[in-house]
Amino acid sequence: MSELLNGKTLDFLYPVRSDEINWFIKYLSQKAKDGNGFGKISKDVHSRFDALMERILREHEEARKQEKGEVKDLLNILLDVSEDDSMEIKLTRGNIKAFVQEILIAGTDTSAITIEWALAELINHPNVMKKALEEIDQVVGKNRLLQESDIPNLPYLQAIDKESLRLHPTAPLIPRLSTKDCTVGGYHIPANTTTFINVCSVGRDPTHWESPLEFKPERFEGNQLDVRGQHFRLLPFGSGRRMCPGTSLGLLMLHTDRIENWMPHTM
Ligand code: HEM
Repeated sequence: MSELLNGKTLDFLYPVRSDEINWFIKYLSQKAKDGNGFGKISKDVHSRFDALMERILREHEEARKQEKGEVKDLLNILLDVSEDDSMEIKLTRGNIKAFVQEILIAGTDTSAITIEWALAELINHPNVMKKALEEIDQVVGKNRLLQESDIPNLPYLQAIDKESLRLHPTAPLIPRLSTKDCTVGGYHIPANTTTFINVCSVGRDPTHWESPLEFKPERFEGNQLDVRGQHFRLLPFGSGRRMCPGTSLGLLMLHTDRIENWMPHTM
């Protein structure tokens, strides 16, 4: 993950991104002209992703042969697992590609969109912005950037993130498949039924939240209300065994990739 997504690699790959986007736009408009359906388009995109992953995997395998003792990234760890014969479940090459794709899809837009929502709310609520900057100035000071180790001392910043996630969960509907007949809230749900938990509407439910449509981070002050799947009126990362495994990373990115690091100290 670090090798795929660090700043140096991103800069290095800019021409590739630019070519890919241009290719994709031309490709989509051509397919639309030809009257091709989504199935064909998604197959083509899949085979391009597969070729890219194959290239990255081969580069890793080559580097592993030369045993360069560098820090292990996600792919190296996955390759270790796939080559370990003592593992109960063997990871195939296809599994590795699917895993990387899932992490990329699940881990990037979710965090970016949450940050955008939080910033939009801050811009529209100057008092909240002011209070957040005061807290940061007090804890971090004006001579350095906010670091992850500051987060425990920034409860208001954490409250802002919780409030953004309450109002704007990036996965508003969470699916679950019933393995057997059951009853939930008085409704009979037969086995093998897909149901959706409407996280967005739970987070805005007036029976659980006072003035639910207002952006008020103060509602999280002085209580333990959390986003980690234990309080069922606030489930932006889901809950239970399929809860988001990237919750901690997601929260770290939300807290640090933020106003303090984007704005001059002029407010
Ligand atoms: C603000 C950031 C994020 C939000 C709001 C978010 C939200 C979610 C939600 C709601 C789910 C479904 C949970 C459920 O079904 O109970 C999920 C699943 C998942 N998330 Fe996140 N996520 C975020 C960041 C990340 C990051 C940074 C990663 C990894 C780098 C990640 C990886 C995943 C994966 C792999 C799944 C699928 C888990 C499974 O099906 O077992 N997420 N996420």
